[in-house]
Amino acid sequence: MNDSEPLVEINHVTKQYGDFVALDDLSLQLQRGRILGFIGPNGAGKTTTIKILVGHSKPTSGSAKVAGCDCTNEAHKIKRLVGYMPDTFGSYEHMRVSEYLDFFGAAFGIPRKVRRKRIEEVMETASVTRMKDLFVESLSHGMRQRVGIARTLIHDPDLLILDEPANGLDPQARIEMRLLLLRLAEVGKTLIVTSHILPELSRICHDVAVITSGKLRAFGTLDDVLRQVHQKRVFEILVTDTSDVAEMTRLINEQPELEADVEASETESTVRFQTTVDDDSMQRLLAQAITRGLSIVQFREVQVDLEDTFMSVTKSDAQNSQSTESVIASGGGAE
Ligand SMILES: Nc1ncnc2c1ncn2[C@@H]1O[C@H](COP(=O)(O)OP(=O)(O)OP(=O)(O)O)[C@@H](O)[C@H]1O
Repeated sequence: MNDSEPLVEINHVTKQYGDFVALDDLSLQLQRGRILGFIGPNGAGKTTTIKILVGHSKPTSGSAKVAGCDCTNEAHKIKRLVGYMPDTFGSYEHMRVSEYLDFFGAAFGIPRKVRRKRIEEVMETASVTRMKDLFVESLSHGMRQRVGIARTLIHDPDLLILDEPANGLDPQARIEMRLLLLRLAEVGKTLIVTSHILPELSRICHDVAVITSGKLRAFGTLDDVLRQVHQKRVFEILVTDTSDVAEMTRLINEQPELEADVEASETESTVRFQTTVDDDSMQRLLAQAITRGLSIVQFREVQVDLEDTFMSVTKSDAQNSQSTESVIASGGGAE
């Protein structure tokens, strides 16, 4: 396979459970060495997508490939190509770390001699060598997650799929996990990482896919996705006199060209609004506010982050499904 070809190709995948559409015409591609942040609310379809990629579930239509191998028809090859770390560790009582890794190495059919060397390597990569004689159940959650990554690496897969690897980790363990994932990408692994800790995810991922109700809502580099979702700019004004919050809100609403979506908070003395207009209009607005004697101490454009993006996508999805439901409830809708 040519290195410039995408490692992961999902083409128009739909997955139905009976009448329920869990994935709806999902397509995305991922290049080698990239880290994809795969995000969506509970029930969005992330696990369903992962199950298809690891060959545990067949798409109803469409196809998924890893390194050119079909995830459904070439499941035995997919097992070698993909390492999957679920969000729960499983129970492996009375196994030391080295025995635990040996168990999975054997399950992949790695010969004993090769296995010993391989275990040393993956323990080194995941920084768990000094824990090799400890029982898995005695480890802290952070250490166990790192052992989980070592296990995922044992058969040297090209693609790693990690479900919530940073979940429940303390700040220090989170930093270590982040550095480990970045290191893996540097050595050429491709990663798909799901996480609910979006600020953490945005620090490591090159690409982002946002999925809600089985549909891909945004996909691209982190910057692309932030731009796709936020075509509007967000501004925030801070005043010292709480009574100016209402006055500032009125002033913004008096400017029809702003078409602003305003949120005011008297407790925080802020007025936040979204608009598409340019800097000249903003300058005029600020000048008018000052002329009116409003007590402005800060007027700034807010840089949106992955969390804002996620909230914005899921909010619009919820609004769309509500309006569809009300059309259905009123007897309207498509024929
Ligand atoms: N075997 C199944 N039979 C019927 N419905 C299913 C089945 N598996 C998943 N679903 C439904 O498909 C939808 C997507 O589920 P999925 O587990 O992929 O979501 P998710 O994004 O992984 O959610 P979470 O973040 O909660 O793990 C959900 O509504 C779920 O109830």
